[in-house]
Amino acid sequence: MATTTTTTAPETYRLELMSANGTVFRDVLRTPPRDCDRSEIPMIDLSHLRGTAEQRRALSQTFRDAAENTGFFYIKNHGIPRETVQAAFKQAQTFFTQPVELKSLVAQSKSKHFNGWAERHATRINPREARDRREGFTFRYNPRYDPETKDLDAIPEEVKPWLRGEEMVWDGTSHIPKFKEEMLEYWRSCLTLARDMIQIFAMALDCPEDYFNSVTSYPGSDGVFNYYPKNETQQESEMDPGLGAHTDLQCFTLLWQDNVGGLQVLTKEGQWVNVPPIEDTFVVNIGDYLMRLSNDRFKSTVHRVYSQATVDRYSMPFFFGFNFNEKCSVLPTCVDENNPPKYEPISCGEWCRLRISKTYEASKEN
Ligand SMILES: O=C(O)CCC(=O)C(=O)O
Ligand SMILES: [Fe+2]
Repeated sequence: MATTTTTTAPETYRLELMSANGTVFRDVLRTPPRDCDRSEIPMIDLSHLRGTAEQRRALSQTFRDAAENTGFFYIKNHGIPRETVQAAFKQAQTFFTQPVELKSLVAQSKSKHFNGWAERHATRINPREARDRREGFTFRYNPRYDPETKDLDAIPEEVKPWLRGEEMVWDGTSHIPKFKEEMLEYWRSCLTLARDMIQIFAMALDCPEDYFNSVTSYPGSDGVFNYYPKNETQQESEMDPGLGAHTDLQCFTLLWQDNVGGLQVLTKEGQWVNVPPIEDTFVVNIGDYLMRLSNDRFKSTVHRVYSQATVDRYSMPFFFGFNFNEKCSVLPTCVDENNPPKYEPISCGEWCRLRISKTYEASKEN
């Protein structure tokens, strides 16, 4: 009797990703992305962010649960005025819809530290995937604009070599009315919120709430504006990631997204889930550096942008980290005799440098 053999497609595929330690892998289910549920990506209400000690302690418990689970959560009542967000969003639209000649005034190729405009397909956040379809505009921490006013003559010598802000981003956009003012207003609001939130994260990690204050005085604070031009054809969207699969580098990210959608997160089970926009919220996610400091207790989770939309999409992530010069070890609260530190001390600046150079090397191989 003849036998028939049926071969079934494997249920998972291996996703290759870049980390500061080189390539890492995740097994990913082939099932199509589904919508996330509230147990995976909870909504955390920040009304009590600056409340009583008891309210803040309760809030830190919700941060901990979310950070240990998917590493992604929404925040509402975050205190950043809607007008501040909308003004920055409008400025981003104005910037990106300029002709190439004007955007080129702040081309990233003119920057020492990846500030300014990255054109479509200039980046490849995941060197094993296609180039990113998005355009970006970035400006990094400059103590001159810190809402915690800094004496520029008193910046510690060890901090100076790690400062990444460059005036070229403002010089080359000075023709856009109120651009600098409104973009910096948004950035300052994000920085203030992030500094308040890192205190809640400190409590969530069983540390005193001011534990990270001294290492966030000149912090990694990247204001990034992403523009995903609409898909011209269906095929293009299938081939072409808006932004390839990756993890974020620093401590955590505050992500504002417009109402188009396209952000997807990889769950523990290896399932892509859609993280839809919710008005007046930000999405928060843990980055690799905080995951490392927590001895992997907090999860830096893989995400990407795939948008089938036939309209333009914008997002505004703010990446928050420690002072780039501070060498930090795994937190004492995250180790014990059964769970020794998995990692050597490293600074946030060195950590980011490693990841960027690994990504660069890998994209040369492809
Ligand atoms: O555009 C988005 O929704 C996500 C952006 C992002 O993940 C990033 O810029 O690292
Ligand atoms: Fe990201």
